[in-house]
Amino acid sequence: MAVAPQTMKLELRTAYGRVYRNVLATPPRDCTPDEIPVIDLSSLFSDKLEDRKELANTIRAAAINTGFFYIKNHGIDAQIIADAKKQLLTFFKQPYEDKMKVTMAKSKYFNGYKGSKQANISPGESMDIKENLGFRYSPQYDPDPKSLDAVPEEVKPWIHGEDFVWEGTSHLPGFKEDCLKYWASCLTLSRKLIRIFALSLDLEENYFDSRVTYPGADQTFNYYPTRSSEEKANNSVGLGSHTDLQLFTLLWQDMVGGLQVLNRDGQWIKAVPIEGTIVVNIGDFMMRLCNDMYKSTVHRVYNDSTVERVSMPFFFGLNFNCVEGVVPSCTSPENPPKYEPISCGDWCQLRFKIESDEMKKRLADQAKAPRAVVVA
Ligand SMILES: O=C(O)CCC(=O)C(=O)O
Ligand SMILES: [Fe+2]
Repeated sequence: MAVAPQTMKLELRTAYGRVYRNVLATPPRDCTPDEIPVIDLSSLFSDKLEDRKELANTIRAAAINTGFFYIKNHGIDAQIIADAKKQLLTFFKQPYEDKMKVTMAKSKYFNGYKGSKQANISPGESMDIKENLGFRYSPQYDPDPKSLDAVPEEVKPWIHGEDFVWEGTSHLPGFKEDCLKYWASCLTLSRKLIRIFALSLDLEENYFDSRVTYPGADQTFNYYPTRSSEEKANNSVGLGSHTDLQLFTLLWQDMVGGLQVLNRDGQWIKAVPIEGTIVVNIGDFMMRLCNDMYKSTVHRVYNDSTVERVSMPFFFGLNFNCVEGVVPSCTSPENPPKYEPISCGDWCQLRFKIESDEMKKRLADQAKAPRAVVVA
C-alpha cells in the first residue's frame, strides 16, 4: 500500500496576513532543467517581433511552472557584476562600526545596512543569519535620464532612495559608482524584460512602458556568513522562506549555492548556481496582475558550505503610485479578477510594515527578558 508522503505546514507572511503551504518532509534535492530552465535572452535584443514573441512564450511556460528560471546572454557586463561583488565584499568586511554608519535605523524607507539576526522574514523559522545592504530607486541615477524638475507631484512621495547610504560609504573608493552601475544595468535589463512579459501575457508590448518610468527598482546586497555549529544544530536559516513582493527579481548569486525553491509539489529544490546566469523569479504583484497564472514562488537560503556566500537581488516593480489590479488579458467572465486594484507602493508598504512591526516587538520582548532563552 502506498504511504502518503509526510508533509509539514509552512507559515508565510503576505501583505494580507498569514498563509500556509504544505511542504514535503523529504530533504531538498537539486532542481531539474524542467523545473528551473535556463532561458537564453539573446532574442530580447532582436528586431524581429516573432523572435521576441517566441522568447515570451518560453518565459510564460517557466513563469506558470515554477516561477523561477535562469537567464543567460542577458547583456549585463561580467565586469560590472564583478566590480559590484568586490564592493559588496569590501563593505561587509568592514568593522561593525563602519557598517553601522549606514544602519537601516537611520532610514525612513528601509535603505541601508541591517546586521545578522535583525530580521525574521519567515515567522515560523529562525532569525535570518544574513546581513544586508539596500538602496532604492532615485531618479537622478536612472539610466533613462530624468529631469529632476519634471518628476510628477504624485510620484514624489514614492521616491524612496536616500543619500545617507552614499554619504556613509564615501570612504570606500568607487563604491557608489560601482554599485550604481550594477543597479542601472539591472534596471535597463528589467525595462526590456517587462516588455517580453507584456507579450507573454497577450498584452501590447508597450503596455508597461509608461508604468515603469519611476519604478520600484530596489537593490539589496546579501552577505551570508558560514553557519556556526550552534546555528546548524538550531537549523538557523540564512534567509527564511518568503516570496518577493514586486513584479520580478533579478537575482545574481555567487557559485557557493544555498538558494532553495519550493516547487509545485511542495518539494524544496536547490537552485544550483550556474556561471554566467542570473536567476529570475516572479513576485507577488505580478502574480496578482495575471490572476495567479504566474507563480510568486517561495524561496529561502541556507549557506551550508564552509565559505561565505553573497547575492545581489534587484527587485523590479511598477511605479509605486501606479494602481493596478488584474490586467485585461488575464480575466474573463469565466475567470473573474481575484484581486482589487492597489498601488504597487501601498502593496509593498503593507508587508514591510507587518514585518518591521513584528520584528520591533520581538526585539523589545528580548530586551525585556535579557536572561530568557529566546528560541529563534
Ligand atoms: O540570496 C539569495 O539567493 C536570495 C535572496 C532573496 O531571496 C531576497 O533577498 O529576497
Ligand atoms: Fe527573495
